[in-house]
Amino acid sequence: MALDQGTTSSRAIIFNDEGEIVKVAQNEFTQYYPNKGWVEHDPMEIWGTQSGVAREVLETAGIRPGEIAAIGITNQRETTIVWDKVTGRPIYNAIVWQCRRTADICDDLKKRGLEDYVRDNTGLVIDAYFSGTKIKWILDNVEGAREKAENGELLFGNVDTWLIWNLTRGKVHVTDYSNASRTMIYNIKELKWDEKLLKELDIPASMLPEVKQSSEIYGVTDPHTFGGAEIPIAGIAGDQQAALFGQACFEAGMAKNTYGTGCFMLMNTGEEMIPSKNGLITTIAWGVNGKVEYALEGSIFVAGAIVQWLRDELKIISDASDSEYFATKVEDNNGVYIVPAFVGLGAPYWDMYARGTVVGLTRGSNRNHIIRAALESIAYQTRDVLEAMQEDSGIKLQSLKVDGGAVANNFLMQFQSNILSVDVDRPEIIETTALGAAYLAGLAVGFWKDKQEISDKWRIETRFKPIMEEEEKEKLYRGWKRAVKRSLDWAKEE
Ligand SMILES: Nc1ncnc2c1ncn2[C@@H]1O[C@H](COP(=O)(O)OP(=O)(O)O)[C@@H](O)[C@H]1O
Ligand SMILES: O=P(O)(O)OC[C@H](O)CO
Repeated sequence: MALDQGTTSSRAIIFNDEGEIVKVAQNEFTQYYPNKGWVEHDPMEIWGTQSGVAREVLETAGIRPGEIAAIGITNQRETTIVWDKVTGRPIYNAIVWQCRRTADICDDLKKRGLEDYVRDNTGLVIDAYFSGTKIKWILDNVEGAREKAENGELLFGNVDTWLIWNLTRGKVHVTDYSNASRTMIYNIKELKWDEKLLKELDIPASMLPEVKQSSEIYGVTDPHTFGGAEIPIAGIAGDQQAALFGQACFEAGMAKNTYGTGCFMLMNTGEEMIPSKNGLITTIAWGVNGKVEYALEGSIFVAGAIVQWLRDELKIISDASDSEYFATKVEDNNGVYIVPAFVGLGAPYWDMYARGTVVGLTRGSNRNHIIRAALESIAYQTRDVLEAMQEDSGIKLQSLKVDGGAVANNFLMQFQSNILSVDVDRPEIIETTALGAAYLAGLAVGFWKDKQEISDKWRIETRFKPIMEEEEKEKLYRGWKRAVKRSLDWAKEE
């Protein structure tokens, strides 16, 4: 059973030994936007929805908890939770990866000349995206928090750690290499929490979880959680790394792109840590069988979320899947571009102060052009990161494996292939994140033998081939680049 705790929903999926989906249960939860550019979740709601769907999926599948071979955890990354060690209660809401409230702490770190140090030791750029500055914000802003933290009374965790703490009723405080590598306080070369950065951010080491491999038994579920069963918790990976695993990208040079709330392209670089010169980040893919492997990553903050925005805020579609219908009712974007920099821009721009823009509107622009421009923005952002990735790795991709909720959109996938000029391969199972977590857990308990067995199970469903004229494609992409320029730095002047 995979527990996939995403940015907008909690999902539990049961897989069989063929790696096929037996049953899914899913529940969306509340997003809080308490201030401009701020995003929070309620950690208790995260736990409530996640444990709820886990119980629901067992019930609807008619499977007893004791029949589950192992649980694999995968999660929205970077999102930061701090809780009281004794009561188990969070002292503040979860500060979500998208939240920009710590931009000024980041500016201060940059002023202190830490950019090179952070890049060389954590693989990251200094940005409000990562957990380190979020922990500092909680300790600085919640009354009494710093004192408690210094007395060893508080614990920090990303969502994986929080779920395991609750699944084991406070017995286990762990994370894995892939999640640790997203905190900006973990040294990915030396594989330990980075003392210098902990000092710079004033974070007591006593709060931090133990960092383990991505595939091993961390503990068992508390008997109260699943009707007396003690199920081994045997896999952890951040959702993007889990998707890389689920897509069987086991060899250096293999890459995938996941289209969920955001969009994240990862390329496996094996045991080699490749530093980026083109605005990507270096991250840990996983630690399996005593070996840590790395990846290059292009992190795009808003992808499927723009479709949710069309639905929930503009209310010009009523379901995410309607976007395909309306986008194909027009021939082209009619010159309209949307840059969905709602929470700044991630790779390769890294501008915490960029904000969303719609440009190129004329009297003839209509709803369909806006919807089309929204979908196209996902594909242009992907081209930005693919180009950076090819430069950094020296590898020219012939095809791109895709997954995540938004790849159900055929228009988006065809347009993606056109704009990249590469084949886009959609597998039979697009829930690759959950599948990767299940594989990691299953490997640890011997449910599957090895990575080869997993690779053999990967099946393509559709290959989208590029069909757009070169000139047309480049013209569209040039328009995108011009639109991006209009969005940069917008919030700085405030
Ligand atoms: N047919 C579709 N076309 C475009 N976007 C879609 C479609 N179906 C789902 N999405 C988008 O995909 C996202 C959900 O994908 P999912 O992989 O579940 O994301 P997450 O794990 O980030 O919560 C949502 O942002 C939704 O708007
Ligand atoms: O919720 P998702 O699937 O968009 O993933 C969020 C990422 O892990 C953020 O880094």
